[in-house]
Amino acid sequence: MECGLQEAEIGIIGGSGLYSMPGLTNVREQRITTPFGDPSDAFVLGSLAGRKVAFLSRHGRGHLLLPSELNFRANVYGMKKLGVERILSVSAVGSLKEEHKPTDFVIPDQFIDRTFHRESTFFGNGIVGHIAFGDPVCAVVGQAIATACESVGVVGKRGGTYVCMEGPQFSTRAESNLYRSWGADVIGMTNLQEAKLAREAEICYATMAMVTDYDCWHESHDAVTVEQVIAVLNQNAANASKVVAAAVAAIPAERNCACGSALQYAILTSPPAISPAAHEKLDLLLGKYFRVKSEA
Ligand SMILES: CSC[C@H]1O[C@H](OP(=O)(O)O)[C@H](O)[C@@H]1O
Ligand SMILES: Nc1ncnc2[nH]cnc12
Repeated sequence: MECGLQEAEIGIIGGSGLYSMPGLTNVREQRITTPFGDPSDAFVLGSLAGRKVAFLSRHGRGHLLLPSELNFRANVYGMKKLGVERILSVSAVGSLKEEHKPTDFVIPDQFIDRTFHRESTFFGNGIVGHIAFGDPVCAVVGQAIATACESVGVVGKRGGTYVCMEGPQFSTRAESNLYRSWGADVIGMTNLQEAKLAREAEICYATMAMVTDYDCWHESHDAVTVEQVIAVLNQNAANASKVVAAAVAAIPAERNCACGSALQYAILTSPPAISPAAHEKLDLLLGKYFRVKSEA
């Protein structure tokens, strides 16, 4: 049986512009192996606001990985293996509404999937599971981020729909306007798979999304460029790390939300039908619900 290492309770996934975590103390690095391959980078373990955290650079330090190249399964499995129960994701997003201005923070609570090239589940190969995903974001972690924005004195908007696109190219104007017509709030390339896999791993997940641009729909703003995104990220970097630290502090120690039991009724495959190999691969996730008798 796989055992969580109890090295960290809160995971931070740093996106574009956040490749390390300022304020982390007692820092050490740990490389994690997973049955799904290698995570984006070594996990950086340490203390932040009195809590044990694990920081992972989503695209790797130096920004080496495209959104489509990210091994989301290894990243989330790595967090689970370290004992993480809550993931706080930090991301850059484009705004799809006038009211979401560059440097605002949005805490999305819904997603629309526009990806087509990604591994999005731990299941398959002999184990079938379907988690509920009507509320894809943990309300408790979302509230902690909102509280943190307030305490730091930055705009933090609770709720909204995040369109997750494949990339790496930014959207066409027709696509951007289509997403606007759907009422979506922000657009990025990374958060949906993380949210799905975190839920399958029974880890709470919420994102602090920093608006960096108006994508390409806004008539009085230039279409998004990487230069523009990085300029806003740099300009707002100090606020971003203050909000992360305050959000970590605001996450309640006790976990009472439903994220921690997401798999309770999700598995369809009859336990005796699961092969020892398939079971071993997912034991870290499923071991608390059932053991498979070893072949005598
Ligand atoms: C640098 S612009 C596009 C890039 O930024 C976002 O990354 P992340 O979510 O990791 O902050 C977006 O999803 C794209 O990957
Ligand atoms: N406009 C945009 N589209 C997709 N991902 C983004 N990340 C930051 N801005 C973005």
